Amino acid sequence: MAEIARGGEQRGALLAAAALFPRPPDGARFSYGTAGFRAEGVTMGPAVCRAGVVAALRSVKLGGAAVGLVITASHNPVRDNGVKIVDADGGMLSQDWEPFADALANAPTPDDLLQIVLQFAKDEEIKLGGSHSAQVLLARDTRPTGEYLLDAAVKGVNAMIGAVAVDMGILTTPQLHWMVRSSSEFTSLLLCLLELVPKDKGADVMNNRLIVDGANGIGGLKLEEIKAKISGLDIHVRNSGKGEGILNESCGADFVQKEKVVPLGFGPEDVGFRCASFDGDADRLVYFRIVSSSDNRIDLIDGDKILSLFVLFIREQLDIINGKDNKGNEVLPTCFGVVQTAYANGASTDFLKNLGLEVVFTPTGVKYLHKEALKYDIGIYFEANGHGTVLFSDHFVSQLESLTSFLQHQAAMRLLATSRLINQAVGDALSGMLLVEAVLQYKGWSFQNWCDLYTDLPSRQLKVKVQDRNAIVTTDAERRVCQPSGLQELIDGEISNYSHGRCFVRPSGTEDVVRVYAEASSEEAADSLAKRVAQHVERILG
Ligand SMILES: CC(=O)N[C@H]1[C@@H](OP(=O)(O)O)O[C@H](CO)[C@@H](O)[C@@H]1O
Ligand SMILES: [Mg+2]
Repeated sequence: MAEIARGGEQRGALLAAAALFPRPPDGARFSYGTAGFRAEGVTMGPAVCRAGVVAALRSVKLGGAAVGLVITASHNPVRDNGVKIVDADGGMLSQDWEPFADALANAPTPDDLLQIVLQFAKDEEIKLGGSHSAQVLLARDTRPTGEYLLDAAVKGVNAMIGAVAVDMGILTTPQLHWMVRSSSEFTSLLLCLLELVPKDKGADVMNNRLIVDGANGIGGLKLEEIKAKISGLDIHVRNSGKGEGILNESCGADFVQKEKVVPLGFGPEDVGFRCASFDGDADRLVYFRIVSSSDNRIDLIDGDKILSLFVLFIREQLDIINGKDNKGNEVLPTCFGVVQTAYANGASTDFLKNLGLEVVFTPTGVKYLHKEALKYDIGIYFEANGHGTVLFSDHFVSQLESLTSFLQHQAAMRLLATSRLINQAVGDALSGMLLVEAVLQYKGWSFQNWCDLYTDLPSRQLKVKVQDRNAIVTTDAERRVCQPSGLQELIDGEISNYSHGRCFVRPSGTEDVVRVYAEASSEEAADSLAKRVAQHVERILG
């Protein structure tokens, strides 16, 4: 029934769009040439609207991969305008679709248009009215008729139920081609990773729903645009940046990681689901789960646990490549390094060291972490607050490409897809999240499995206002104070009173404060250790 109803809805939408931009009875015949359709700009509405339908249908046919539509008449006079479709690979529309584009642009009545679409969909085995997704990226040049024609194109795209039109603004034509190409690369890489999920795994993943806190910033907006293309995941965006709340206020990765409470925009219906949180500019990522509707506490998965998940996945692939049980020489000796800062939870560092990994510490700030991670074949770094990424050396990538035996090849492909999906320029919440989701599916893991990797030691951070924070000089990746003299001895004295106690102080690089971090075996003990050390700092530096 639902299918038939949707079929009816689809027909209605196509008829309505064609009626909005009817063909003038004596209009010229359009022919889709190398440059698409071109004519005097003010007469182009119907052809552009119908090109929107073609582009959306093309995206449906390609499983939801983004297709482009650019409104331009290139070097022709300013009164002319035109429309050209960019195929999902970033090139020109596949030639075998040109006759369909022609027929649609020249369909005399809405009913003719509907019949042409239905027939073509049947011939191409495209199921209409089903639950498909499609995305069309739109751009125009500086011509005065551009805005009117953009509107016509959007109406055409929207006439395909499930299709999303994304206005990329005024662009050069090659810019749009490039964007379409990179966008499809992004999704095809994710698909490639998901296809490499072993068939006996992944089936028992508790649920496909992922709820994302966009911090009322740009990350939520961008995720809304691409989420339809991420098949296999049911993504819901909260604090999406469409005006429902204030940027980073009581929401976002910083709030979630520091306060460890439910962000604004989430409610009882979200209890138990896997949630992710971005910061305002979407370069930080943390995950969380709401414990119960009567409690605003959350189970947090911070940058350290995201790093640990990635480490396990990468290690597993390296073990497959190197045939762990076989005592012979390693096929691909790999220098795999993990980089953390003093803020990494001690339980994460123990977990990583117990895996036999090399864990290196740098001062706070991604510029230090990134530089260190570059020294390895695979270098991974994360700050607890969710900044981080994975780096692959060029030499290692070229070695991966040469692995051929079936099992090795699959594992090498997973690592190659990872190297291309993750943003190696800088930590990136969007691509990091996609990698997390692919790895969870690969491992067949629920949020709980991930939580259970290790238990975070309770920690407390305090800020102390002092006259000159730079009077504190640190060493050993900020884990020890060398000036003012005597302060480190006082800190050591305090730590010795706590089981699993760890504490350090450092001047913030971004605020006029000294930060105190303490860890211990209980919340109360961590609070008390932090407080006692903060008092020493206050007294000495006041
Ligand atoms: C404890 C903490 O979260 N420190 C943050 C903060 O640096 P501070 O130097 O601690 O102010 O801002 C940095 C830039 O965003 C970030 O990289 C770092 O992790
Ligand atoms: Mg940020």
